[in-house]
Amino acid sequence: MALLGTGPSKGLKVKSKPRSEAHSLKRKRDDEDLDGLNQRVQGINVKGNEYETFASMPLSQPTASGLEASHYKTLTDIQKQAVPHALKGSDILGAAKTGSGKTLAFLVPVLENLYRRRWTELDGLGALILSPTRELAIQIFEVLRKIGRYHTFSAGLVIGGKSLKEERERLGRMNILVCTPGRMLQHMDQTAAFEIDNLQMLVLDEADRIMDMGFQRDVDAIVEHLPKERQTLLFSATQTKKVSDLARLSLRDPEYVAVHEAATSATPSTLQQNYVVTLLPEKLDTLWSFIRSNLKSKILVFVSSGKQVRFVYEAFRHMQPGIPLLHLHGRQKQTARLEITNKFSASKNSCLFATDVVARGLDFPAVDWVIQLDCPEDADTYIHRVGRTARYERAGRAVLFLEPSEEEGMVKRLEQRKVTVEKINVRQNKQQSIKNQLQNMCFKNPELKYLGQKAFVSYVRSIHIQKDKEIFKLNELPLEEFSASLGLPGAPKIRFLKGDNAKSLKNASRQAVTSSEDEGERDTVPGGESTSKKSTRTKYDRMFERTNQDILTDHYSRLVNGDQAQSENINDADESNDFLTVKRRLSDASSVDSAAEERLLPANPESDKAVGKMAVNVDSKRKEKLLKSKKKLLKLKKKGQKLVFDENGNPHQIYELENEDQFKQRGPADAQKAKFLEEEQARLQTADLADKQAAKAKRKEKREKLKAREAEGAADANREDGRQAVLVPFEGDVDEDLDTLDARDESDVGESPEPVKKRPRKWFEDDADDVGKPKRKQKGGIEVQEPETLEDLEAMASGLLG
Ligand SMILES: Nc1ncnc2c1ncn2[C@@H]1O[C@H](COP(=O)(O)OP(=O)(O)OP(=O)(O)O)[C@@H](O)[C@H]1O
Repeated sequence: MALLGTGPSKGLKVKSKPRSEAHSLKRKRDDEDLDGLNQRVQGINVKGNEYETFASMPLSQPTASGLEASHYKTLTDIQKQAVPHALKGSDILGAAKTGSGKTLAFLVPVLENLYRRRWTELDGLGALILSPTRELAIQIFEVLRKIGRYHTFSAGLVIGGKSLKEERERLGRMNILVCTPGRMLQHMDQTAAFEIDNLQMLVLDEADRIMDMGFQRDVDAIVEHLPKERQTLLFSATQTKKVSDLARLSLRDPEYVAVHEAATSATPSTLQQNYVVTLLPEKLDTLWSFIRSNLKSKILVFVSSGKQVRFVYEAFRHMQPGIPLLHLHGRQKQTARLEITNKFSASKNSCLFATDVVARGLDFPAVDWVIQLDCPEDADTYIHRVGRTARYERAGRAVLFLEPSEEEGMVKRLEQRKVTVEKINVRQNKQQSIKNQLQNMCFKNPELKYLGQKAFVSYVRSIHIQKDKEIFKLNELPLEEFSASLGLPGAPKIRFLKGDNAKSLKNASRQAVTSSEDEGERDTVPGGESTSKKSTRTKYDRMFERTNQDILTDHYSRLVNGDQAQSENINDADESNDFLTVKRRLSDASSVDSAAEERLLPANPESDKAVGKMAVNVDSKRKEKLLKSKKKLLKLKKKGQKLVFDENGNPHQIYELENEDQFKQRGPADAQKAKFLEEEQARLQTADLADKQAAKAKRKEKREKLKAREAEGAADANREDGRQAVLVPFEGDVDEDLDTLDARDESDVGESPEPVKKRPRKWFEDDADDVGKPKRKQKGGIEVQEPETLEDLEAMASGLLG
């Protein structure tokens, strides 16, 4: 078989025309064989269930040899029932448990039906096999390669990851294509030479998934391109007979082949299934403890989003559990995904953290455990996930982690789908808490903390968007504790939450500014393709994608170093307190303490700049908003304290120097207080008066200087050929000393020769004020420097804080 795609292309084997008599004799023999084969196929009794082995089936020599060479001898139940129907050309709705051999149930008929039609490369595309994920497409292609090795068909894999042009060049010559819907549609729309009018067979593996919402548009468009007269085969472990789906695919009286319909369980009998009830904040403890006690196993852990995959993987990797860790999600590059699936397949003991991108169809050999850290969205997803173990007569175990609020609903849903799971308990003496470790790690490693924040938000979001509210009750989840269990200093803000949950998180630390747009989506999307198209990737997403490949960009380094530098500074001061302080930054205004102020106002101008930059990058919006309010800033300032200095120049609180007896002798406390206030008031008034007089004198001096300059200027102007130099007195000029302005009283204003003063320009005025205004203004001939960047703004605000 000639191949295109990931496998090495062997080139086309073109059947040459018989030139000699020997050739024509061979051709005649082949024809007779084919006639005989056709007759045997027509004679198949589809109800008889008569074929136990492939050798006994009416199959062509190349297929039979391919199966034998791949060590497939006896048929599985689904193969026994589906293959005969398919060989006879019926449309099929095939349903059988996971790991029961559905792939061969459609690949054998594909090869056979094209063979019996004498299909050659000149006939174009004969069969199209659609898979929901790239990994599954690759796997199907591999099986096709193995059992089709003696055929002369050309087969291709079209899953993206290669240039369209490269694929396009070969596409026109393919007889069998395995593909993901998105990529296929792209070719159908854009590749002119792609001939599909001749298509004989359409296969949908994981048909229910391909027919669901995520792929609806692509699949409908693909089917539009296909000839109506064709054979269609649909397979899945959770097959549906939805009439609307059948109509969409124009199925003709399909045979419903459901071999395990009468079985008491929808999952393999060799699979042992349990669930543990674990509080959300204890999930990671339980998972960690589980992994630590199963270091010699091959474990697959499902979580609900790529962001959680990344966090759990990175966190556990740092903690070195003693078993190789791997991670897989839809946002990884194709090469990385392939490498990871290969690694996991080949490994004897390892732990793979993954999203539902590997939930369906993948045939990892000898997986011992499937752990569902996050509850699956429905019973079908559960069935596919656990189906990654206990495949083809092997034993396997599956454990579902359920939050108490999920238990009743999920167990009920599973029972309805004929899945029985037994509750087990975690051995408390083996349960380890990793909360402190995670907190330490997040504290020291801002990148991990960031991943944790993203993981938190994406988890909450995944629960929020679940349809089945009998299972997923966001209101009942202890989110604050959950965020702490991830090592986070506070629950990140969740913008999409309204009502109770929002309230419960209202007082949480506001350090992570996250929006619903940039949170992780579930990766159960078409081949991981559509997700990336639809979601908005923020600069942080891109940044962390890069860091995942161990490349720290300058920008990111600055960010991280800045953060670390701060952490270290504060760490020197007081470890326990600063853990919270460092996470809160200015954004949590009410709790900014002196340490935080210190951090915002580093003595070193270099670090000042770096910190300014970092702060601007991280939560500049919130800070900016805060800076706009002078009142709020003033609140941050500590109240003044009256201190008395002793002979050695050391400051003391007043009460420290007072002897209690002496104090009492002077009279009752209230009277003393009143007297003190009176005295202070009088002192202030005197000081105030002196200030006013000084200010008045200053202004007078200024006016006189100004007048003198004006007189001088007029003289100059007269001298310079009548050219006038007009100096307009300033309006609310920022050069004006704020204290002086405040000190001016009404009479002063009346006396002043200056025009009525406008409100002085505030540094924290709304940006909108500046829209359309030039950055530098010429006022009264004096050039006014305004803050140009947020850093300027911050530096000025820092001054105010100081
Ligand atoms: N006739 C057979 N003899 C021996 N092994 C077989 C046979 N058919 C399939 N297998 C093996 O059984 C395993 C599961 O097969 P397959 O991947 O086709 O299952 P499936 O029903 O498609 O599962 P899923 O529903 O998870 O996609 C594979 O490792 C495959 O090689």
